[in-house]
Amino acid sequence: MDATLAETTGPAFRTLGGLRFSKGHGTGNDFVLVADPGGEHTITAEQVAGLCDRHRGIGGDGLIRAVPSRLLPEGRDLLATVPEAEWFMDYRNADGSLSEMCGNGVRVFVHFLRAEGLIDLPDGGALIIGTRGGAKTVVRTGDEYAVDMGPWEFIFPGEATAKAMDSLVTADGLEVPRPALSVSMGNPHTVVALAELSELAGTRLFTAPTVEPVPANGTNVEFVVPAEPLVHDGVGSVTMRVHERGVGETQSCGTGACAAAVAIRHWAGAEAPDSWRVHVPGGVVGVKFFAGPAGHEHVELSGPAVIVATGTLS
Ligand SMILES: N[C@H](CCC[C@H](N)C(=O)O)C(=O)O
Repeated sequence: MDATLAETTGPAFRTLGGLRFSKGHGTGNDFVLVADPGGEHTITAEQVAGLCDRHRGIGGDGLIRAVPSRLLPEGRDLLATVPEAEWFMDYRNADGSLSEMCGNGVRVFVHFLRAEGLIDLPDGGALIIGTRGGAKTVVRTGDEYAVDMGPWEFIFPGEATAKAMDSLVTADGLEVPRPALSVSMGNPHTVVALAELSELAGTRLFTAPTVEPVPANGTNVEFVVPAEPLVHDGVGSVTMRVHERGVGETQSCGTGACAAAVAIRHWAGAEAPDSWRVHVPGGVVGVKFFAGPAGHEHVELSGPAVIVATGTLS
């Protein structure tokens, strides 16, 4: 256990005594959630790491603080253009690092706001929330949520992308470096297509894969196997595992599922469908491409959200 974690489970951690929290997940991508309607909780990176630690803390792939957008700088900037984004998802990875976006997290965040009685979102209703990746519109259907994740883009545009590969990825269990495509969903992803499920099962993700060239602020790495046939009843299907930046291997990654669908659809060419099902170790999420405003293609992520428990830090 590294020194910072030792410090975190010491006095620094204790400053959060009495803090109410919830535990939730979206297809097994799990989060510690804290409601902070007064914007009064400063949770340091070390404390996030301590809370997300699965042995000495609560355990989670990340921490989500729900805070009014007006109470933090990034939120106030967003409100200037999207005044409807009243609540802000302050997302941190399990190591305490910031990430711009968290697709599974957005669904669990909205479900948490409902559970806390902080919003009223009727079935079929829509809510706009703030994130460091911009405002996101979320539509509720029962306990499932569809998130407009916004536009996607290639991280390394240009000739390499034209060839549909721009990076090489090496991972434990893969004999040779594999070509990959790096895609931004607000946060960075590098997608590797493997030939079959046995390769997926044989790839070990205890350590971060090596990516060359690596996006400026690191990257999440998705290993994807297209279904055979790729398309059934007009819906594309892939199976995925992911090593997340600042976390490690997770059961699911919403932005990663979107990036994987972008890459596979790019490789499949013009005939590829706009609807996809992405099978992750923690379940299945839906990904749909649609024409967003200003002619940009947007990606929609849909799936469940669960609040497992609520507790109080001692
Ligand atoms: N689990 C998240 C992604 C977190 C990405 C984070 N690991 C990063 O540093 O970008 C999701 O469902 O989209």
